[in-house]
Amino acid sequence: MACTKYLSNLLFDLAMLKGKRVIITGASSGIGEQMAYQLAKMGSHILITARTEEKLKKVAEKCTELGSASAYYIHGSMDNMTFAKQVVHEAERLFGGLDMLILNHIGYTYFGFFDGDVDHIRKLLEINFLSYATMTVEALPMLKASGGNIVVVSSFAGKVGLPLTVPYSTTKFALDGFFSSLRMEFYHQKVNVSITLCVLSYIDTDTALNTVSRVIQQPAAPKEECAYEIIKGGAMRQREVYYQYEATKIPMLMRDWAPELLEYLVLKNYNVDGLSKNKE
Ligand SMILES: NC(=O)C1=CN([C@@H]2O[C@H](COP(=O)(O)OP(=O)(O)OC[C@H]3O[C@@H](n4cnc5c(N)ncnc54)[C@H](OP(=O)(O)O)[C@@H]3O)[C@@H](O)[C@H]2O)C=CC1
Ligand SMILES: C[C@H](CCC(=O)NCC(=O)O)[C@H]1CC[C@H]2[C@@H]3C(=O)C[C@@H]4C[C@H](O)CC[C@]4(C)[C@H]3CC[C@]12C
Repeated sequence: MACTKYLSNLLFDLAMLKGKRVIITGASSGIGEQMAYQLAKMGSHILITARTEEKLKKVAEKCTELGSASAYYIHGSMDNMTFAKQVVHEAERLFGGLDMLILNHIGYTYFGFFDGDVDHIRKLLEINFLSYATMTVEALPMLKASGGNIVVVSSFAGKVGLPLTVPYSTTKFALDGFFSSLRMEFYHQKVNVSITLCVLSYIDTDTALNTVSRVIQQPAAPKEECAYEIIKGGAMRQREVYYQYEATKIPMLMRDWAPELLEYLVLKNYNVDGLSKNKE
C-alpha cells in the first residue's frame, strides 16, 4: 500500500483531469467543496450537487474563476432516488458523457451514544448508501464508455467500529460491502471502470470540528490536502485511498491481529464528558 502511494505520487499528472467530466456530490461545503476547487484548477468539467442552492452557486462561480472547463450545479436531497438519478441525467445532458463520479455527500446524524432509533438508521442508509448505489447504476453506461472512475468517500468509521457514530458507521460499512464486491465483479466481467474507496481519518471541515472537537483529542487533518489525495487516488485507479495514512492504514493493520489493542487505543481518543457540552 505504501508502495502504491509512492508510485501514484510519481506518476500522477494534474493534466490527467484536464477536460474530464466529473460529478461531485456534497460539494457545497467541506471536502466536496475543496475537491471542486482542485478539479477546477486542473481544468475539468464539473457538475456539483447538494441541497443548498445559494452555496452551490458560489462554489460553481469560484470554480469558473479557478479555471474549470465548465461548472454547473443542481440542488436537491439525496433521500430522493429520483433526484439521485436526475443528477446523472443532467451530466449526460450537459457533457454528453461522464469520466468520474465522486460520491461524497452524507446526511445529518447525531454524534452520541446509540439512542435506539432504527428508523434514523434506515433514513441515513437511503442518503449515505442507497443514493450512492442508485447513482452508480445510473452512471455505469457512461462510465463504461469512457473507462471512467467511481470514487467513494468513506471513513475509518466504515472499516472499524467506533463509539458515538453507530448509524453513520453502519452506512459507511455498507459502502465497503457494496463497492468492494462490485469491484470484484468488474474484474471478472472485464468492466474497465475503477472503484476507489477512500478511508478518511478526522478532517478539519466545519461540520466535523463543530461536531466532535470537544470529544476527540487528536488533531484534524487539512481538508485541502485530503481533497487532493482523493482525486489523485481516483485518477490513478487505486482500489483504496487511506488519508491520513498513519491515522487509518496503520490502525487497520491492527484490526484483525490485535483488535483489543486497537479498541483500547481508539477509546483513549474519546473524552465522553465533552458530549454533554456538545448539547449545550
Ligand atoms: N470531516 C471528517 O472528519 C470526515 C469526513 N468523512 C467523509 O467525507 C465526506 C464529506 O464530509 P465533510 O466534508 O466533513 O462534510 P460536510 O458536512 O462539510 O459536507 C456534507 C455535504 O453533503 C451535503 N448534504 C447534506 N445532506 C444532504 C442530503 N440530504 N442530500 C444531498 N446532500 C446533502 C451538504 O450540503 P447541503 O447541506 O447543502 O445539502 C454538504 O455539501 C463524507 O462522506 C464523510 O463521511 C470521512 C471521515 C472523516
Ligand atoms: C477521530 C476518529 C478516528 C479516531 C481513531 O480512533 N483513530 C485510530 C487511532 O488513533 O488509533 C474519526 C474517524 C472518522 C471520523 C468521523 C467521520 O467519519 C466523519 C463524521 C461525519 C461528520 O462530518 C462529523 C464528524 C464525524 C463523526 C467524524 C468524527 C471523527 C472520526 C470519528
